Amino acid sequence: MPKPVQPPRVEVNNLSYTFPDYSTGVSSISLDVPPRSRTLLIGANGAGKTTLLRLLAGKRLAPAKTISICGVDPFQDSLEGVTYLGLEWVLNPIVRTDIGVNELLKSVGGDAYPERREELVALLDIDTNWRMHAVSDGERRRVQLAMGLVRPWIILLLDEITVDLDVLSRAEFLDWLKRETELRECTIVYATHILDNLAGWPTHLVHMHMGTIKEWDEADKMLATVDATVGTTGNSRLGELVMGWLREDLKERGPRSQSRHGTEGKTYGFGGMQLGGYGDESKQFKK
Ligand SMILES: Nc1ncnc2c1ncn2[C@@H]1O[C@H](COP(=O)(O)OP(=O)(O)OP(=O)(O)O)[C@@H](O)[C@H]1O
Repeated sequence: MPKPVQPPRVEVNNLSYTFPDYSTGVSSISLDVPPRSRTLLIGANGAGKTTLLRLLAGKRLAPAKTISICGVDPFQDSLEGVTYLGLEWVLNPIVRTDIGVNELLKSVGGDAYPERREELVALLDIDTNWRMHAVSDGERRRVQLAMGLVRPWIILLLDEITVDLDVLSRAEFLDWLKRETELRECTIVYATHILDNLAGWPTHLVHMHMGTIKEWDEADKMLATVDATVGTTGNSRLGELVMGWLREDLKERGPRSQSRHGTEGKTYGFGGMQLGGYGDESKQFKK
């Protein structure tokens, strides 16, 4: 099991990122995600969640000294134990070929962690006889999750990839993630729009809006601000809090067609801040 140099803390200090076309990905982000926490990144489409996760994963070049993961800059020094599961992972074509589950799990190092592999296969209700060209989307997603999680990560950066799971599988998967942080030194940052079965799951909530962090705190403190009328809508307290945030954000931003930010060398919607680009996009990808 990889040993972190320092506890699994994610620190972000005044991080801004502009795409080569000058549109703003994130702006002036500061965060301190404590070890063994489970943080939910919440925000409307385009709020900057994926951009932030990719920066944290070292997949895009962040300005020096703006990100520290377990005390290390994730772009400069690759750190074993940081797992990022996002769209690229989902779109990897290998999982659509005529290949078996055991072969796939072996290819990602599953044989080194037989107990974990068996645990994930059981948890995700995977039939190891499946051939990947002949499974459903949800079945494929289960195998991808097992592949991504079988090596014991220290930091898990999860960009919503549970959409194809049925409700029960997703609930069990979330419980397993929670147990992981309770049993060992690891930390999760999870961007999602799906709040089902998440009540009681997050330790921290981050509310993102137009590339910035609007609010960020312990989940219990934030949920305590939700008024007592909750229950009449059928939403959970978390659902109600998030709906309130998104309504406010929409009011502030206005229609997307009128709030386009960061084109033609200008950055709109972030207090007029102008952020520098880093040139050719291809140079910003590490992997
Ligand atoms: N490759 C890119 N080039 C230019 N702009 C981009 C690129 N990727 C994202 N953006 C812009 O950056 C902003 C943040 O996008 P991001 O994908 O981080 O949002 P998100 O919160 O993950 O959204 P969603 O919930 O829809 O996945 C958006 O305004 C988006 O248009």
